[in-house]
Amino acid sequence: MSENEVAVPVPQDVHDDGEVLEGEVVDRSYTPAPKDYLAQLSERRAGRSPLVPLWLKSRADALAVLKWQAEHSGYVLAYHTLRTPKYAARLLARSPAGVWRLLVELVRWQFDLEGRPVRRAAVRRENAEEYLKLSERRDARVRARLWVTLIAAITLVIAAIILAVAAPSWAHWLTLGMLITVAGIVGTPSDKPLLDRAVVPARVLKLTSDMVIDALASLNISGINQALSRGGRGITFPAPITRDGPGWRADVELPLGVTATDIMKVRDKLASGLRRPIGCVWPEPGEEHPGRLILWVGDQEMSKVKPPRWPLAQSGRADLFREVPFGTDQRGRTVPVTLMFANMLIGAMPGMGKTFALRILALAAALDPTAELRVFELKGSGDLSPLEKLAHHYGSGQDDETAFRCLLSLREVRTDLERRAKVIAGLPKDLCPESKVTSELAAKRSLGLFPMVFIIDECQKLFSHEDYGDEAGKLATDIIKLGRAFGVILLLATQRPDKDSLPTGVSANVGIRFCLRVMGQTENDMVLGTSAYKNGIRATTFTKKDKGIGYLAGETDDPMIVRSYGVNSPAAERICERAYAMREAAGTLSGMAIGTPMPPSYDLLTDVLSVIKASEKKVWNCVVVDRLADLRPEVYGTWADQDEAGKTATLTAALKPHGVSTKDMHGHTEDGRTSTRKGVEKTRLIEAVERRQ
Ligand SMILES: Nc1ncnc2c1ncn2[C@@H]1O[C@H](COP(=O)(O)OP(=O)(O)OP(=O)(O)O)[C@@H](O)[C@H]1O
Repeated sequence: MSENEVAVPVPQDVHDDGEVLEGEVVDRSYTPAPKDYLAQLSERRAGRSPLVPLWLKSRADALAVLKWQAEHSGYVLAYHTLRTPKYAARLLARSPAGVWRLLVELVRWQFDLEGRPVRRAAVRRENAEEYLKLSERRDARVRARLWVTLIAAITLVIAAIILAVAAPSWAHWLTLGMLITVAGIVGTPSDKPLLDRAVVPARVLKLTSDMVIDALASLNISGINQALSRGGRGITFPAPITRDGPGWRADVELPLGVTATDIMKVRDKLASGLRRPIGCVWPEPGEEHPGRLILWVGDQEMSKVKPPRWPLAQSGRADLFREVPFGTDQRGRTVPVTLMFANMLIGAMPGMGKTFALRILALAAALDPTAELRVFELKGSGDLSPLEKLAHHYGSGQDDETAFRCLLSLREVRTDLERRAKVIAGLPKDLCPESKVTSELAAKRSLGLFPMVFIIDECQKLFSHEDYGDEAGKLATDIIKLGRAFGVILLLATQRPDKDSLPTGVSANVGIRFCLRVMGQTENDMVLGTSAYKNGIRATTFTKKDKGIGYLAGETDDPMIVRSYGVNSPAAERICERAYAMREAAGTLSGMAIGTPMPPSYDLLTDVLSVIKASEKKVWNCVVVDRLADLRPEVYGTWADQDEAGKTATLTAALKPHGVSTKDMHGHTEDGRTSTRKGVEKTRLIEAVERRQ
């Protein structure tokens, strides 16, 4: 062997059945890496079966299982009861064959016909001694059996006479029925069972291992084909197929080299192989290794199951530092999300349930009275209007003004992030050990670290806006990257998840993703993250009927299928009234909710530039203010009411935060006199606008 060649370990003998005894060395050439014994023990704990079956852990699941069992047993009983006459006729028809079989068996036993081939073989071998010995034994046996038969026959005859003479007629019929039943059962051919299969309706059709294997075989995956071919290892089930919520759960050990992802990619083919609607078939990866598949097959399509009510719909409050109920999984179990320290992106084709999903999160945020809400719905449909009464900022519309207001609010939040960072940096370590907001810190209103939830529905309208898109994208990226630790949560929903409508800084950094039905791989990966499609997480497999159903990624280790809770507008109104009352009591209503207008929807720099004529390079402040008052009297009217010094000072102060300074400049008054007054240069204004962008 050359120096570069690596020795391939040669496996030693393994028992044929693959079983290895505890401590048995099966491969001597393998030197195990030193490993922590405690870690090994803890790994082995993962393989333990749960003490209490999964379905018994939740009251709802246990009830569902018991209900199903009762319904199923009742169904099977009714099915067979209805067919009793058919079964009786079948027994009668098969009883002659049964009697014949019994007689044949009796004769074989009586005359020891089983031993005949052995005696014949002794004759063929001409072994007289052996033949004699066998014949003597056979004669003795036949004689003894003859006696048994005789005694049994006499007993039966006496019993029959007594029955015929002394017993009532119902006993005659009962005996006849029993004899026909026994003869009928004996006369039943093995390929034609007496009882029909209780053809249970499709929605509760039992899942069997044969069905699963047939379905897997139909996928045309080479590893599975090899395993199922003659001499292959086959497909095994590490646990029996069980009832799990309103469906069946099969744990499948896939053949070597085949992964659960390979199966998830072809969910539609698997559903075809199982002969179930695609909305019933949900393959998922198991925890043990990539080749462990958990196949859950529901009784009903997920979209047809009656959705449960949102747990917070009637009562209760939310705490954004804890889980809030977001939706249900295929088994009908609640799936929560924790919004604090996360941001969320919801993407889907139009009409698949983005707004519904976003509304649930918005309502949860509303029910946490400490949280400040900024809600912008850029479709203009008013889907989030119930939140208007309690939101700090609210906007609804497709117009530029709403988009601009949203941008202004984002700017405000971005600025507030810096303040929050300073507050946190200034706190003693024992109060803020991890340099991030805690629920205790958030509760201290004076610190201003309360949760802030910024919601933008149809965010593509802002991010692809000709004038505000770039800046909004940068602000959103900053907020997503920096805001997490400081209690700022961004919730975005879009129907166009592509790179022009969703800044990559946003799609790459968002923590929780919910992807309802999308058209293709690009949109899928844009919402769920790179390689999601390749890994079998394909929201493209949802159908038109799957409204509200999507992949939720980032909340748990593996993406899961979730149907968001559905709350309609009237219910949302009632919830928001409750939330308003809570906020009123807590004294946490702010902004527009208490009548403070939103930041002005105009932009000072743009306005000043628009009033400077093309021929002008610099203009005095007092002239600019008069022109501004003409442009927007409702905004700048009060500025113009001042004397010249007041006008100059007001504009200087207003331009300062934008980085534009004013300076003394020569000019002519209206009556032609020369004078020196404070003014603004056009180039400085243009520079400031460019800087901002
Ligand atoms: N979780 C859900 N449960 C039940 N039905 C739902 C659910 N989510 C959505 N739907 C149904 O789908 C319809 C469309 O939902 P929604 O308005 O949220 O879609 P959208 O994706 O926001 O649409 P668009 O892109 O046009 O704004 C709703 O009117 C509702 O009937």
